Amino acid sequence: MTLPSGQFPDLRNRGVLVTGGGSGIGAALVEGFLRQGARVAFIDIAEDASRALADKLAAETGQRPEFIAADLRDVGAAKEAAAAAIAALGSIGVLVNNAARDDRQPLEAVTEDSWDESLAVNLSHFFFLSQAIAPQMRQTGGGSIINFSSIAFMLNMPEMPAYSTAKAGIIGLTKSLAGKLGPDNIRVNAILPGMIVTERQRRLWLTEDSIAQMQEKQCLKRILVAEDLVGPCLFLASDCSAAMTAQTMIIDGGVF
Ligand SMILES: NC(=O)c1ccc[n+]([C@@H]2O[C@H](COP(=O)([O-])OP(=O)(O)OC[C@H]3O[C@@H](n4cnc5c(N)ncnc54)[C@H](O)[C@@H]3O)[C@@H](O)[C@H]2O)c1
Repeated sequence: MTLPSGQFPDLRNRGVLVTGGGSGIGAALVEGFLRQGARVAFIDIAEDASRALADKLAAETGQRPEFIAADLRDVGAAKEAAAAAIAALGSIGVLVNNAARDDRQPLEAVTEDSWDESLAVNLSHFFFLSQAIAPQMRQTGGGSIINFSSIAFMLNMPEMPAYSTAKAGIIGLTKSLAGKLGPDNIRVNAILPGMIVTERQRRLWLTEDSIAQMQEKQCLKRILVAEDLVGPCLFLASDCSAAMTAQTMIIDGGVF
């Protein structure tokens, strides 16, 4: 699967910050925005993979995305990374809150610490990065915040209580932020991916059987990949969706 061929001219030179841009869906988003001519920064904890991605994209596109190393579970580090991104890009018009970690954990194994850690990696930084960047968006006339949720919280998945809670919480957060920031022309929407077959998903969780079972539920009978999220994200970032806020967009091949 290749990136979408469509062009969104208003994204040219737009400052775009993607969290978790070092691999998976985030890496496809970094490339997708770069190929629109946007100025892109991304935050990730995985330094080697992220530097390799920045080198590869610089060689391929002639534009180097700005990599900012940070552990987003640390709210102080997340705020510093947001300030570094604003400094690097001049201004941010698009924030994509994407970083997450979909660990499985049986009910009996969840502890107070593991619960808090899961919400820290899957939910809290969505709020604190939005809070850190909204004032600059307000000053520069508006912006678009795109929050990655998941269809997982609607699938009764037994081994993901904290992750599912976080992903459901992102919908509430999206609606609340949209209400607060709408008067400043800052739009906030959520994307709910279905089963996106990345290298990590294959390595950790997916089997040929589980992929086939999900395809059975999908209307579209093909594997969904990271690049499938790029077009919807460009649309939500662009002025093409100028009247759209507080919405959730499901990209799952038609499971729901
Ligand atoms: N892949 C799927 O099937 C799927 C399905 C539904 C929703 N989603 C959502 O889409 C988004 C991207 O998913 P993905 O499959 O590409 O995930 P991924 O695990 O492949 O990538 C996540 C990225 O976030 C980074 N990251 C993790 N913890 C971090 C931390 N503490 N600080 C900074 N960076 C950190 C990782 O290094 C990685 O580069 C996530 O929000 C995920 O919940 C994915």
